[in-house]
Amino acid sequence: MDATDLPPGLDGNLVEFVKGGCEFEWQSYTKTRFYTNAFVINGNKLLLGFKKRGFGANLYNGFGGKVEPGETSAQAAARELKEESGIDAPLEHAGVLIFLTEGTDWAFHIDVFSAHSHTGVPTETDEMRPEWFSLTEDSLNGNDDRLGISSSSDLPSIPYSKMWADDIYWLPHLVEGKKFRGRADMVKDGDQFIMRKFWFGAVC
Ligand SMILES: Nc1ncnc2c1[nH]c(=O)n2[C@H]1C[C@H](O)[C@@H](COP(=O)(O)OP(=O)(O)OP(=O)(O)O)O1
Repeated sequence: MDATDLPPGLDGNLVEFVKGGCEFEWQSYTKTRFYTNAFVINGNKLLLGFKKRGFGANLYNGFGGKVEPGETSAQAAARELKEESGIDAPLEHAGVLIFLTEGTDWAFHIDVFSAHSHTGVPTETDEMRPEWFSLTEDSLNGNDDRLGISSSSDLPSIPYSKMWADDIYWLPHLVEGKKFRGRADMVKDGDQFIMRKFWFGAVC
């Protein structure tokens, strides 16, 4: 895809898989803050954390936070995973998300990581409560959550309706091992954020 067709902040050889909000302009920004987000997969299950406080409270998410000065994003991802869930994992880079909220002039740059094994037992912290979710096809593609039906496995279905609105567009690709890039410009709707304009694609 021609770089001029990509949302500002994304580059490379990318193939679009979904976009929306074409009637809106991309929000401009002058600064970028770097974050991480890590997802641990174990066979047919996915570890998410219920965020108990702070930005994104009451949502399920991967484990992550700010990249501290002097750290690489991979180091920050490993540190945040350990701090928030008590486990270590051989994280690999899976994707990048650019994420903006209305009324700010800075963008979140989130390096997203995944791992297929871990050591240690996921343990609740002040910030996050780790829980395992089913990776059956209907759970992963959001059918279970959309239809409100229970998971066909012993584990609950992925709770997309209690996650950031963009996650459903890229999490299935992460689980399939595809590298992805995306951008979501969010606006506040009551007490939650919804996507006003978004673009997600795969790295060729
Ligand atoms: N839209 C979207 N989808 C998926 N994940 C996220 C978003 N927006 C986000 O902010 N995130 C992720 C990125 C990070 O993993 C967290 C936000 O980090 P947070 O825990 O709020 O960061 P800090 O409060 O700075 O955390 P510490 O560094 O203090 O742990 O959500």
